[in-house]
Amino acid sequence: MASAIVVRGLGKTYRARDRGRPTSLKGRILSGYRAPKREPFWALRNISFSIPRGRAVGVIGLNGAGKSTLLRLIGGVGTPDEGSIKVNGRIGALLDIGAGLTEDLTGRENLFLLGVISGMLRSEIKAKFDDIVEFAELADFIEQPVRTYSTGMRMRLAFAVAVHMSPDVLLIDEALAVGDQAFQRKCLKRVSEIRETGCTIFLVSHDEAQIEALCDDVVLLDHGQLVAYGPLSETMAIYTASVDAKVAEVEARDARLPPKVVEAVLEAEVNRFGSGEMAIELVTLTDSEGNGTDTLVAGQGLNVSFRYDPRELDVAPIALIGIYGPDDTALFETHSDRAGLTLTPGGGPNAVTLEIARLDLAPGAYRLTLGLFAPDWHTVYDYHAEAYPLQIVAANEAAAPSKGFLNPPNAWHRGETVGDDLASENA
Ligand SMILES: Nc1ncnc2c1ncn2[C@@H]1O[C@H](COP(=O)(O)OP(=O)(O)OP(=O)(O)O)[C@@H](O)[C@H]1O
Repeated sequence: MASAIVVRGLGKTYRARDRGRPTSLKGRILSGYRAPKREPFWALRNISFSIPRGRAVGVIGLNGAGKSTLLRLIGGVGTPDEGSIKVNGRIGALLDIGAGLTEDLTGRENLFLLGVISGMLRSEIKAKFDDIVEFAELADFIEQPVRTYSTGMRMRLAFAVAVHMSPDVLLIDEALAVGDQAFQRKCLKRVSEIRETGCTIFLVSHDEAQIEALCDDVVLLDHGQLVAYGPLSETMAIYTASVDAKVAEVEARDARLPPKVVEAVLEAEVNRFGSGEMAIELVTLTDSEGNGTDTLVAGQGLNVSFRYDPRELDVAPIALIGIYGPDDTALFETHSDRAGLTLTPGGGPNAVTLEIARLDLAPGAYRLTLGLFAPDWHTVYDYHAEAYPLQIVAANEAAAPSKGFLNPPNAWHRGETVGDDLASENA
């Protein structure tokens, strides 16, 4: 069967919004900020499929998956950065509904304009004029300028023109979700009728019921990639599973305890030292599941985060984090310089996190030390010595140490020694 739409290796890049933009004027001046740095990203990549003539194909995917971009490119709006698109036949497109209307022209003038832009002859538009106006339910307003129209009226006009031009390929982007219920039903009916004439339909909708009612096949996109293209039920099942997984992920995230803010009693020259040119503030702890806590089960992971106030300085400080046991025993200490991490200077975001994948400490009470230093280590900006409490409890009493600070996973076994096996193998 001849193909109505053939897409090969399609790719489209956009420039993302600038994320590293300093927020204050001072920050912008100090950072030598000129124009926004906008990194290109692929909104669509490696998309290939071909749609046989007369099929109704739904395009689904989570927000930002690239559905509208795909439809626009097929409709000739914008140019691909990679690959090719071939459409056989006349395209009727309902993309940015109402966007093609000219405010100061009347409904009648806009109707002719839309028709001509869509590839209809003036004579064809004239012949269909009354039907289009009647379908759009705009008979009483067709001589009024479009600027006086409501969103619903604009949508009805654009929709009516698109469905009366006898398209070979009809592209619809969320258009069936606009307007009142009665008009939506009318549109759906009309799309079904058009489908019966052998027109190929390509429909973007978040409404699964609509896709199920109208489509034979489904294209599933995710983050600009083609995940699946095939019969409705199979592809919808993949989509539903991915939506369920996403919902479960969000629910799990929502169910987590918020980061635990740990307080310290700080006293200058007793447990707090430094020049004060930058200050450590808001210290939070979470376990490896992302739950806020200051009590960990031995072997769990720990994330230590803190914000720092850069005050007047615009330099990237070094962060230090240590875990201390009784009698000032340093059990673990590390710093961002050692890891090659450059922190954000003034202007933010001024926060840092140390992720410790697992903490095999013996049950007991420990204290955290946090420090902020100049990039050359010559100045201590702020240092909170053994100021923040951390509790470790046993995962398994039998495996907790009888003495010492370490609590690696361990188990006792009765019987032969490991060496016995080797001895018998070597005999
Ligand atoms: N003109 C643009 N400039 C920059 N980025 C854009 C532009 N248009 C779309 N994007 C981005 O491209 C990606 C794909 O967008 P697109 O609108 O095609 O997705 P979608 O699947 O239709 O999303 P939704 O379901 O939310 O309408 C998104 O990350 C979006 O923010």
